[in-house]
Amino acid sequence: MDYFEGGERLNLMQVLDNREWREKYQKQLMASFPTAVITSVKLNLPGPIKTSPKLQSVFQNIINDLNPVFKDLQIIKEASFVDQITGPEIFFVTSGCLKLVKQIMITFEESHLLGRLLDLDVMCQNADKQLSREELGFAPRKCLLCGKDAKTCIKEGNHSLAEGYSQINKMLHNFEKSKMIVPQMTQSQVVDAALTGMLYEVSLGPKPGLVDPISNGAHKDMTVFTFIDSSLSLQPYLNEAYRIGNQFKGTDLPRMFSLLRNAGIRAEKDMFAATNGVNTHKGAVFSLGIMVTAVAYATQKGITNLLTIQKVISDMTQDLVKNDLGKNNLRNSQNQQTAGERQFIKYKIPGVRGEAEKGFPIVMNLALPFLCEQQGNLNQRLLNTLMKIAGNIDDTNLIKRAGNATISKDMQHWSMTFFQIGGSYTPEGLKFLNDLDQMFIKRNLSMGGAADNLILTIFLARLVGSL
Ligand SMILES: CC(C)(COP(=O)(O)OP(=O)(O)OC[C@H]1O[C@@H](n2cnc3c(N)ncnc32)[C@H](O)[C@@H]1O)[C@@H](O)C(=O)NCCC(=O)NCCS
Ligand SMILES: Nc1ncnc2c1ncn2[C@@H]1O[C@H](COP(=O)(O)OP(=O)(O)OP(=O)(O)O)[C@@H](O)[C@H]1O
Repeated sequence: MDYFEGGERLNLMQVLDNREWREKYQKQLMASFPTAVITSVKLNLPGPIKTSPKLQSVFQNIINDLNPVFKDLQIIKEASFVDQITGPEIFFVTSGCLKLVKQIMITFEESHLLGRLLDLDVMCQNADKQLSREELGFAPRKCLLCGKDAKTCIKEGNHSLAEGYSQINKMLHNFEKSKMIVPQMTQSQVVDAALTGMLYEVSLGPKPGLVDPISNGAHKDMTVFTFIDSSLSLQPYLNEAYRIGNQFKGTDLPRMFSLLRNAGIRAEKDMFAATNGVNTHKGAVFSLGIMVTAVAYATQKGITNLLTIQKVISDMTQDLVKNDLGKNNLRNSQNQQTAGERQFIKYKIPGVRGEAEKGFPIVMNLALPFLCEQQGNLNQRLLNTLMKIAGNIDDTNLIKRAGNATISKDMQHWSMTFFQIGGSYTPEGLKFLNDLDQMFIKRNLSMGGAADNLILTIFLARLVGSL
């Protein structure tokens, strides 16, 4: 998800006009409240885009975190919030001395996940000059990308705007994940959430190429009942995955993953036994098992958030692509290789292993926030989320069936078209999905990877209370 999406590019005149307006407004506040301290807060973003719908909501969340730091100061005037094309700004008028308030602000800036994206100015009528960070004993601001002195990096033009935007998007995703709280839950609550993911996914329709209650899609060997049998056969494994995470002590998380993997290999056998040898949830055994174990481990000590759970997942699966797919580790005979292994050799696509190593960013950064924003009934919300995922991943399942990685570009186009005609809310959008299903059946295509990502998204949405 790009937080700058929908933002308007500013020209120099607009920036200069805003600066003039701010100076004038700050002077008015100081003249009206000569003994007060004025604190102005705005986003400090590089480049021509200073606001967007998503940036405005992030700014509001930051201010919610900032408000408590004023609790020991007297609020002399209700904070004034302005929202302009040059970005959201807020002005606090409080008691206190300039130095104290400046120290409080810099401490907030240094400690908050997004402190570096804020421009916090503190001033008062009687002060003859602004106090600098260095005068207050704080180190100069560091560059967001390389940690060197920010002023030096800007002067030397060490980084491109694209690099800056990418780093800022990463920081904003991490901030929003830190706000997605996962309460401590019982084992059966977590396992039920996982089963809900599998059962909701297969019940959703119409899904292009995939199995749902109306159409078996491009799968001649499976029906919705096969998936129900498969899901129920995996309940013992999901309980074991929870126990592995809940009982694991220490920080050797690759060891915790290897315990899970052994359980997962056994679970695959249970799945194949329940489905007469048909692969229904091989991907989910891997991905959902990792998530259940990570949630159980992260919440051992109490409430946590999606950012800490994502870190556990990445720590569990570090070097997984190298260990599983590296040239010396691949299975020997060609015909023994799986789709994922063949595609890694041919296209260097890391598939689900690569996603796991990164902590499932498609689920955490894109699909879950997208699902939370969706309106309408559950089927509509989940269909839109499935198509959003499908347009943003390299699905090794789809690529295997298409026989060519260029299918990912086609899938991006189909996903964009779906949303352009109203997505799941319009008859045209639903007709588009049914037509796509027919075309997928004809071409034997299926987007199993998107479906697996949806299962994970539903699981997490249940845990954070969004579903
Ligand atoms: C890593 C796994 C999924 C094997 O992958 P493999 O190379 O066999 O298959 P492949 O990569 O083609 O896809 C596996 C599954 O991932 C899903 N998938 C494909 N692309 C993606 C993606 N971009 N994001 C998420 N899921 C995806 C597909 O639906 C598919 O079902 C796992 O089954 C495994 O590790 N198997 C070895 C035995 C084992 O350890 N099993 C227990 C795992 S806990
Ligand atoms: N509703 C669904 N319908 C079909 N596949 C799904 C569904 N939900 C998830 N999947 C994923 O897609 C995979 C099934 O796709 P596919 O049949 O292509 O896999 P495969 O068994 O590896 O391939 P093949 O059938 O050629 O052996 C499952 O392993 C699962 O991860």
